[in-house]
Amino acid sequence: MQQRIVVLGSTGSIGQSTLDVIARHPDRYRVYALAALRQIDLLETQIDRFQPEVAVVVDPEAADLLKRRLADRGLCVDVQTGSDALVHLVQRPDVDTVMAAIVGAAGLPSALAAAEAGKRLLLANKEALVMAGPVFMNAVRQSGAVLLPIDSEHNAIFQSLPAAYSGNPQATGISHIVLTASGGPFRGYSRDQLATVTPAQAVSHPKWSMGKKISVDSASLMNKGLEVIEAHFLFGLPAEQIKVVVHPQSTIHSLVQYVDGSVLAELGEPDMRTPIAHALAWPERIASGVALLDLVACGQFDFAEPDLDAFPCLALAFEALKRGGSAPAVLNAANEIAVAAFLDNKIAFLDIPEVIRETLAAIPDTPLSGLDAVLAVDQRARLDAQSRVESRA
Ligand SMILES: NC(=O)C1=CN([C@@H]2O[C@H](COP(=O)(O)OP(=O)(O)OC[C@H]3O[C@@H](n4cnc5c(N)ncnc54)[C@H](OP(=O)(O)O)[C@@H]3O)[C@@H](O)[C@H]2O)C=CC1
Ligand SMILES: CC(=O)[C@@H](O)[C@H](O)COP(=O)(O)O
Ligand SMILES: [Mn+2]
Repeated sequence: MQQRIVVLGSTGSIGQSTLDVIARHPDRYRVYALAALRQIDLLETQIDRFQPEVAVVVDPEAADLLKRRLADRGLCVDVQTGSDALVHLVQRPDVDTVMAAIVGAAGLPSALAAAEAGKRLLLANKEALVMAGPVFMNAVRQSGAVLLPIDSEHNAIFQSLPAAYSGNPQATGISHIVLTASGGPFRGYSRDQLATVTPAQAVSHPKWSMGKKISVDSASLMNKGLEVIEAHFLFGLPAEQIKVVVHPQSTIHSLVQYVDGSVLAELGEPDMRTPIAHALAWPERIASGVALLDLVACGQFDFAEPDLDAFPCLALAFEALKRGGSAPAVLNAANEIAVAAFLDNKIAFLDIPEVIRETLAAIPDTPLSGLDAVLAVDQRARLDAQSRVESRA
C-alpha cells in the first residue's frame, strides 16, 4: 500500500528534496497534494511530474493563473487557494503523511491541524514548535500522531535515542543533548566585521543549501536558538540539558550524551535528503540519493564554543525558553520581522538581535491556551517589532 503524502511548501528547498526522495520510490509513496505560496512555474512542473489530486496555491491571483494554465492543457487537478485550504487538506481521511515544510509562522496552522488529525507528520517547520510547543505536543499526544523530526539536528537526536524513548530523559539515562552548529558564513567574525555584512553574504551558507530565511537565521545563530527550543519540546529536556557546540564541518549532525559516558551521534553528508528519507521510511530505511560518508576524506572534526557576544541571538533564545509561556512565540515573531527587514536592506545585521531583545522586553508573557492565543501573541509581537524596524529604517 502506497503512503499518500501531502507536501506543504513543495517549491521550497525541503519540498524539492522531499520530492527528489519520493521519486526514487514510486512503489512506496504517492504524492496526494502539493502546496506553495505563489511559485506556480515550479509547481506546475511538479504537478506534471507527480500528478497530485490537489494543489493548493495560497496566493489567490497565482492560484487563478495556475487553474487557467492547467485547464488550457486539459489537466484535471483540484486547485485550491487560501491558507484555510491547507488546514482542510491535511485533515482529509485519504491523507496518510504530511511533510510540513512551509517556512515561518505561516506553517503553524496546517502543521498543527495535521498533528490534531493524527497523521504521520514530518516536521521541518521548526517555527511551529517554537511558537506553540505545548499546544503542538499536546495535540500529538492526544491524537496519536507520529511526529518525525526533519531538522537535521533533531533527526540525528531522534536516531541516537532509544527506539522506545517516551520523553523522559531521567528514566532513559540521558545527561545532555548536544546540538551542532556550523557557525554559519560569519563564523569567527567580530562585531565590527558583522556591522557591514550584506544579505547576499548572509544567505550564502558554507555547508547547507537552504531557503533565505533559515540561511539568515544560521548566520545570526538564531537558527540554533530556535533549534534549542525545538529540542526542548520534542524531547522533553530542560534548557540546562541542551548544549550547543560549533562544528564547522557539519558532518556530526548532533549527539546524545548518556550518564554512563556514552555519546551517540548521527553523521552524514550535509544533505537534507538523508533525514527526509529516514522520516519517510521510519522505522525502515530507504535509499536517499546521498553519497555514503567517506571518513578518510573528512580528515578532521573541529569543535568550539559559540561566540555569544558576537551572536547574541542564541542567548536570547535560551532566555526566551527559560522565561517560557509566550516568550518563544514573541522571539520567533520578532525574528521573522527583523530577518525580512534585513533581507530588504531596511536594517543592518546587528539590528536583528536588538529588535528581538527590545520586543521580548516589551511584550508581557501570556499563557498559550491554544492556537488562537498563539496567533494573538504572534500578531502583537509582529506589530511591536515592525515599529522598532521602522524607527531604525
Ligand atoms: N532548507 C533546509 O535545509 C532546512 C529547512 N528547515 C525548515 O524547513 C522550513 C522550510 O525551509 P526551506 O525549505 O529552506 O524554505 P524555502 O524558503 O526554500 O521554501 C518555503 C516554502 O514555503 C512556501 N511558503 C512560504 N510562505 C508561505 C505561505 N504563507 N503559505 C504557504 N506556503 C508558503 C514557499 O512557497 P513559494 O515557493 O511559492 O514561495 C515554499 O514552498 C523552514 O521552517 C525551515 O526552518 C529545517 C531544516 C533544514
Ligand atoms: C540543515 C539544517 O538542519 C539546518 O538547520 C542547519 O542546521 C543549518 O546550519 P547551522 O544553523 O548549524 O549553520
Ligand atoms: Mn537544523
